[in-house]
Amino acid sequence: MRTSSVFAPSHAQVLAGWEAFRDGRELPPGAVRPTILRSWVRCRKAGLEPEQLGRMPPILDREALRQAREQSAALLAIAGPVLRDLHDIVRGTGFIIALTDGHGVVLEVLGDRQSLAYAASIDLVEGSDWSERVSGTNAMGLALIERRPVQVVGCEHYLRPLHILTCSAAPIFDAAGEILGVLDVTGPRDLAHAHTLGMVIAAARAVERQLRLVTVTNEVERQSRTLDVALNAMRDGMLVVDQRGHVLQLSAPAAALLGLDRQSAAGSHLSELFGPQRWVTDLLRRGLAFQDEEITLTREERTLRLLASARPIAAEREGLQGFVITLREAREVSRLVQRVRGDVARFELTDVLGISEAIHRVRQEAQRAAASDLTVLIIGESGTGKELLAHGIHNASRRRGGPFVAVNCGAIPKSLLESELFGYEGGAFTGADRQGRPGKFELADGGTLFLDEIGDMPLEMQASLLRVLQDRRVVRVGGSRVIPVDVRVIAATHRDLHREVAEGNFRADLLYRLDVLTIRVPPLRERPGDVRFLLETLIRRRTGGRRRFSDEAMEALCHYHWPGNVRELENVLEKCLHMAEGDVIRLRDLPPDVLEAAGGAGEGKAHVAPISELEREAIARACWQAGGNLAEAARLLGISRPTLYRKIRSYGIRLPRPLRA
Ligand SMILES: Nc1ncnc2c1ncn2[C@@H]1O[C@H](COP(=O)(O)OP(=O)(O)OP(=O)(O)O)[C@@H](O)[C@H]1O
Repeated sequence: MRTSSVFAPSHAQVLAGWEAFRDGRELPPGAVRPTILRSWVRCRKAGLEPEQLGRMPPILDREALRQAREQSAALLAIAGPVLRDLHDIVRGTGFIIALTDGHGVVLEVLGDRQSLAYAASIDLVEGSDWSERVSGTNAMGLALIERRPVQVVGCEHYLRPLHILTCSAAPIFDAAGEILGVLDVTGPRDLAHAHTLGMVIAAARAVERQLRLVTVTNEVERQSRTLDVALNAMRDGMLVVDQRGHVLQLSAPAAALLGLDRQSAAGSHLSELFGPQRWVTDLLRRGLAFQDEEITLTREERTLRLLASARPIAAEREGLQGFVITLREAREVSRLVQRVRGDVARFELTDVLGISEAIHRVRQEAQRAAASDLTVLIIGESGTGKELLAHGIHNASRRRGGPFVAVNCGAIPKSLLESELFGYEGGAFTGADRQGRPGKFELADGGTLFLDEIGDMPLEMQASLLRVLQDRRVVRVGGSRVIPVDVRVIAATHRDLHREVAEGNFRADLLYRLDVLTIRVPPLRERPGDVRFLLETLIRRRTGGRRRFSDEAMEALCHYHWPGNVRELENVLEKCLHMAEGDVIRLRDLPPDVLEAAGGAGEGKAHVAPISELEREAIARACWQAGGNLAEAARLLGISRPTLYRKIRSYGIRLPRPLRA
């Protein structure tokens, strides 16, 4: 390290030089070190007076000093012990230890009582400014300018009152090369010694080393905190274990998944956390990495199904260090699969349209069913809205956040239905996935399984289904593992299951299991008022109110018997929209079969409804059309408001919104 040479010129020589400089005379050759001379020139330029007797440097007030110390808090904290060590070394010699900030403001002074009093006499006190600009040539100020350790002895000081001193100072740099402060040892001139500077340099370097260590430690801690936050923000849990399987780190989600306390789990062995598992042995003995291995654990009487993956951690030089294990709940994965596949319930109970008393009752029963977790059986002809209702029940139930999985038991070949419902283990049959696959029951875990066309389920499958409904556990085809499932079943059929039982096509015990909460959705022909309402509502939604049915067309559609129910009604509406040229759909735009059947109705084949039913429907429709505004509904019906009120009460009609006068 480059330092200024010490004691080169003698005291007398320097004094002669100082006086010549003060008087503006030529300096005797070699009288003053060039560094010092350059400093004197700067001091003169700054307007400092060498003979200035009572030096009065600005001293920071208490608050300003507090702020300066606060800004250098890290430096002070680290330099503190070093300053005290230095003080121990110079104790009793009359020397003072000082630390300045990067601007030359003294932050701390250490010395015994006598030397502190002496320091105070030359204003070497906390808060005083020892920059060259203020205090003239001195070691602290010069070290800041020269950016290196400096010793200034006696008359080398620019201000005469400081000629009695010898100062040795070394700057303290941070990792980026910025000067954080200066460490200084000042004492009586007669005691000047080159070793003092060496000691100051060593102390300054010790502070720098410590500062760097703290910076690195802080950075490592910051990174580790960031990593921890990132790991904890992930849904998957993560475990880091050493080569022998002892837990080094456990993320918060992993602890939550496994029901463990993060602190106490650290250091435990994998086999303590997971019990005896083949993958643990394979991983630790043979280093076998794996992906999405299914693990079943029992925690406080709760069965957990997890998907685990493991990867080795290998460092270039040190070789295998351990393993990272990620964990995710199998149910979470199913949920993702459902979302991607679109197996979600899209409809609400409010999507079940209709103003008839019968459909009101259906909605009410569905609402009640949604409040419970019981198995529901929905019966009704094809196209009456059984699946729509199942969606609505799921979405109105506490399971709405879970999956809604639908299986059409009538549409899947007999041979595949079992594996479709219960899944299969790897290699269970030819063509099966090597890894095996979960069935619909597992996929619906935490949600609802909709078994459509349950009446078409083969008899031999019915026994297995009954078992699952009773035990709430499945065993995959070709496997022996018992997998618990938390599934609410909604079954639907267009068949009369009691008759199927009587004919030996359906197991009576299964029917009793299913027939807990039964909802019958009536066909459209039993609720003719809904036909008009559905047509009007659907065409309005479909065309934004631009198109409508002519009175005759509507009349004909209302007389049609709708064997295909609402599904057919939707199809007919589409056909009409396609056929009609203008905004009004006329009789001639109706599909021929509808027209024919409806025409026949005019010849006495139509469903004849009692007057009271027609009146009830007219009132209900008017109320819906008026959006619950009864004055408007009364106007549409051509009756007075009190009469309307009375009829609403007597027919028990439910209004779309709270009553508005
Ligand atoms: N009350 C209703 N309000 C509005 N749309 C309905 C209503 N009922 C049924 N739909 C519609 O009719 C179509 C058939 O409904 P869904 O599939 O639910 O009937 P389903 O009884 O399950 O039929 P299937 O027995 O043939 O499976 C769907 O597009 C559905 O949205």
